[in-house]
Parts: sequence; structure tokens; C-alpha cells
Amino acid sequence: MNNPSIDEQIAAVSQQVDGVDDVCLVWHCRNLRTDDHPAIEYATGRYAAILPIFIVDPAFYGADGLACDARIQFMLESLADLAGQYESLGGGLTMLHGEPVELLDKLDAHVAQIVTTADPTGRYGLRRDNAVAEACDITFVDADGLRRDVPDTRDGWSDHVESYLTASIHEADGEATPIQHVDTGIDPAWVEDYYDISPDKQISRIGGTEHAVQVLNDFTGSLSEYPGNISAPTDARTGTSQLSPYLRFGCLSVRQVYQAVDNAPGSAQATEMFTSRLYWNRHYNQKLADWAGWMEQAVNPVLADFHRETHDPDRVEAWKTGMTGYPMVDASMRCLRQTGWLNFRMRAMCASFLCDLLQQPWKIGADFFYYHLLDADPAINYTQFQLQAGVDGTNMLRIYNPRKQVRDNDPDGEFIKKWVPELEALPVEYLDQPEKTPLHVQDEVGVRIGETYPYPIVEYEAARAAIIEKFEAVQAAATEALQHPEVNRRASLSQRGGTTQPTADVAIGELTDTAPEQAGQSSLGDFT
Ligand SMILES: Cc1cc2nc3c(=O)[nH]c(=O)nc-3n(C[C@H](O)[C@H](O)[C@H](O)COP(=O)(O)OP(=O)(O)OC[C@H]3O[C@@H](n4cnc5c(N)ncnc54)[C@H](O)[C@@H]3O)c2cc1C
Repeated sequence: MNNPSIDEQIAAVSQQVDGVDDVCLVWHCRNLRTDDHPAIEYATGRYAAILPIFIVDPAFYGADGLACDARIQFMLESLADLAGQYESLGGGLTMLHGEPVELLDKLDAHVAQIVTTADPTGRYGLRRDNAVAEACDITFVDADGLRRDVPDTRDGWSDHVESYLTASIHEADGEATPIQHVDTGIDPAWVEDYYDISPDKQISRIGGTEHAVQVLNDFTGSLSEYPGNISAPTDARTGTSQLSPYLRFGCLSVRQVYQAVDNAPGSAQATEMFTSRLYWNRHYNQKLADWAGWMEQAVNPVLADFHRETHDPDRVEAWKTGMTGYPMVDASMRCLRQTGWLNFRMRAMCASFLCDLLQQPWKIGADFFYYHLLDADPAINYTQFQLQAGVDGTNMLRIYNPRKQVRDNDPDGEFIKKWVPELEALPVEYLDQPEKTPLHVQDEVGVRIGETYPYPIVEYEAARAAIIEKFEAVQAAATEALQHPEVNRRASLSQRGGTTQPTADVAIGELTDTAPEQAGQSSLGDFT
């Protein structure tokens, strides 16, 4: 198939824009929308024309890429939708393919200025953005509620986010500043063919702002039911907003969602519960903006190699494939692989299971989640995984009991039986511990633990005692490392209205069998 070279793509752009004075190139990275887009707002009225572009960076695709095909497909759908938004404004979206620094450096010669949004990134993105800033005349617009360029980003954080969330929303206007479009030969269908994107997940959501608005409207219509739908994985699939992939690709901004929910009828409790999660979204993005290392390195240096000596590829494989002998973990991991989504509690339980009970390194699990999640957000996934794994060193004992999660959140076995069909015939009273099913019952229903479904990979009580002992051995050194101002700044949580942002959706005592003294320390305000 035709694969236009960088020079051919640049030639197509120059042919179109060289005759137009004062063109501002708007580079879309994560924010695939036109309304409430800080770079478009910045360019509107300031320049004679806007050339919106998206660069398909080969580093993200192919065998070494960190995104499953379903997520790439979702992004391509979002790009097609974005192109449609620009067409309705009288222009189009120009897509290019190649190394971003080289492309932008060459494009810079043909436009008055390059503008993009300042998005928190890991180290790859930071290196890219720094190299672009070195090579080009580029402005990073940072109107996203995050604090930058201040000595301590935690100072006044909550007020800063609140004023972002409640400020008025800019609507793109193709008449105020005309939108340019160049046909480079690259479009979403080209990317799909060139990289052979063939999703193998059961995805019910389609990317793009149009679909995001439908999902948002459906959710605001049933907002009052939200608090009761958060914990159980089956309820959550239809009862939480399902907006995360749309927020991740910026099909809607956090502010657009916040204002729609804040204005929707619903109980004050539901509104508060939901909007506080949008603050968490900003909070974890702030953490990545503060320190780009979250994707690669444990935030507490003392725990950099935690569990390296216990790394066991067989254990990791059992976790990844949903063959641990713990039905709630296995159902969750298979559901993740097949649908690209899990609710918060099941994500946290699976992370805790891998790192606490199996004693495996956090990064293996975080990368696996990141690959499979449709909403994989570097800012949220890696920080949350590290916190659940305890490698921040602040609250190391977030140990979920996967048996209790069955009793609390899947008492009828609906979720487990859907994703672990080999347990379908097992009476529900044995689903929290299938290995305890009497042999005559196993014979009657045709389930053979150890043959048709595995024995537990570890014994829960012993594994829990072992990780507590291991944590206790490093706790003092980890706490001391946290005294270092730089480590403390990275690992600490921002405050909102005097309440620290939690890392779990309920008090930890409800999640775990954690010893009472730990449970007592873990009300929502205590995650510091
Ligand atoms: C190990 C782990 C990894 C995670 N990885 C991601 C990820 O890559 N991307 C992601 O969007 N969320 C992630 N989460 C947080 C949470 O599980 C999802 O945001 C949520 O399940 C998405 O579904 P929803 O949009 O229906 O959620 P809702 O409950 O409707 O929440 C609305 C929005 O609030 C934000 N939000 C909700 N919970 C959190 C949270 N704990 N921290 C930060 N923001 C939150 C998200 O933007 C979410 O879309 C992770 C959680 C854990 C424990």
C-alpha cells in the first residue's frame, strides 16, 4: 500500500498553506475534540487560519506497542469523529505519519506557530515534547486544571482545579478563524490497514465525541443510581459512567463532563461521589505532570526492586490468563482481556493479588493492564498500580481478600459464571473457595478442582502473612525515604477541601481482612 514519505507529506502541506499568511498549526495529541480545546481556543482570533493535525507516531504501533488493537481502533474512531467535527466547521483534520519531532520541525517552516496542549506524559512523551520545543516555535497551552511552574504544585491545588472545572467552555468557531485541511493520504482507514489493526475484544463502545455525548447523557439520566453501582463488577458495567476511554482520549474534557453532571438532576450524594472522581482524575494527572517517572520506576526508591527476588513467570502467567484458582481474580482478568474494562474495585483487587499475595513486581502488572485497558491512562494506571502494590511506601497494606470480594460483590456468581464458565455448574456457596467443594458435589456437577479448574495458586492466609512480614521488614526504610522532599512531593496526595484524595472507593477496612489496627487507620481522610 502507499506509504507517503515524510517529505511527500510535508510537500502536500506546503502546497496548501504556503500561500496563506499566519497559519497556526494545532497539534492534537490526546485531546480529540474541538470544543473546550485549549489550543484551539488559544489560536482562535489570534491567527488568520488554523491547520489542525494529528501525527501517527510509529513508536506506539506494531509488535512493541503498549496498546491493544481495541484501544487503537477506539482512537481511530475518535479521529474519524474529530475529522467530522472539523468538516462541520468548514475544514478537516490533517493526519500525518512519522516521527513527530522530524515532522514538526519540517512543518514549522510553513506555519506561523505550532500550538498544542500541555498533557502529562511519561518519559517518552516528555523527551519528545522537549525535543519538539528545542526544534520548533511551539506553545504548550496548559489550561487543564493542573498546576505547573510553581514551587509546590500542591499549594492551592484544590482551588485551582475547582476554578478550571467551573470556568466557561469555549466552543470552536470555524467562522472566527477558518480551518485548513490537507489530504496527505493518511487517514484512520489507512492506519488500520497499514498496521493491520484487528481488535479481538468484545467492545460495546465506539470512539468519538458524538458517542461520548450519548454515553454522558445516558449516565446523567440515571445519576442517582451511581453510588449503589460502583463496587459489584456486574452492576458497575452499566452503572458507572463508562466515560473513561472518552476522557482518556479527550473526546470530552473533564470539565465538560463535570459541568454536565453538576447540572443534571440527581441526588447530591451521587453528584458529589461522581465529581470527586473527576478530581481524582486531575489528581493523578497532576502526579504524572509532577514526575514523569511513574510509568517506569517505583515512586519510593527503597522499593525499586521490590519482589524482584520472588519473580516467578509461572505465577505471572496464571494471573494474566485467569488461572489462579481464585474465581473473582480469574473472572476479572479474563473480563479485562476480553472487554478492556473492569471497575475500580476489581482492578485494585487484581493489582493487590499480583503484588501482595503472589509477590510479583508491580510493573509487570501495570504494563499488562495498560496494554489491555481501553481507557489506559498513563497518569491513572501506573500511579494506581503502584499505590495498590504499596511501592509508594505510605500505606503498604491495601491487601484485598479475593474470597471476601466474591461474597460481597458477586454473591449470586453472575460475574464469575460469565467469565469462568468451567465453574458454571458449581453451587454458589462454593464460589468463594471452590477447592472446599465436597468431592461428591464436584462429581454431581461435573466440576473437578485440580482438573477442570485449578487449585488456588497460593494459600490466602499464608500468602497474606508472608507479605505483611515482608512489608514490615522494609517499612522503616521506606518511611525514611519519604522524608526526602523530592520523594515526598512525588508520593504525597493532593488535598481537596481539607480531605485527602483516597486511593480506594471505600475505607480500607471494608475491602480487606486487614488487621483491625490497620483498618482503624484507614478512613478516607487517612491516606496520606
Ligand atoms: C490498578 C488500577 C488501574 C487503573 N487504571 C485506570 C486507567 O488507566 N484509566 C482510568 O481512567 N482509570 C483507571 N483506574 C481508575 C478506575 O478504575 C476507572 O477510572 C474507572 O473504573 C473507569 O470507569 P468509569 O468511567 O465508568 O468510572 P466512573 O466511576 O464513572 O468515574 C468517572 C471518571 O472519574 C475518573 N476516576 C474514577 N475513578 C478514579 C480513580 N480511582 N482515579 C482516578 N480517576 C478516577 C475517571 O476519569 C473516570 O472515567 C484504575 C484503577 C486501578 C485500581
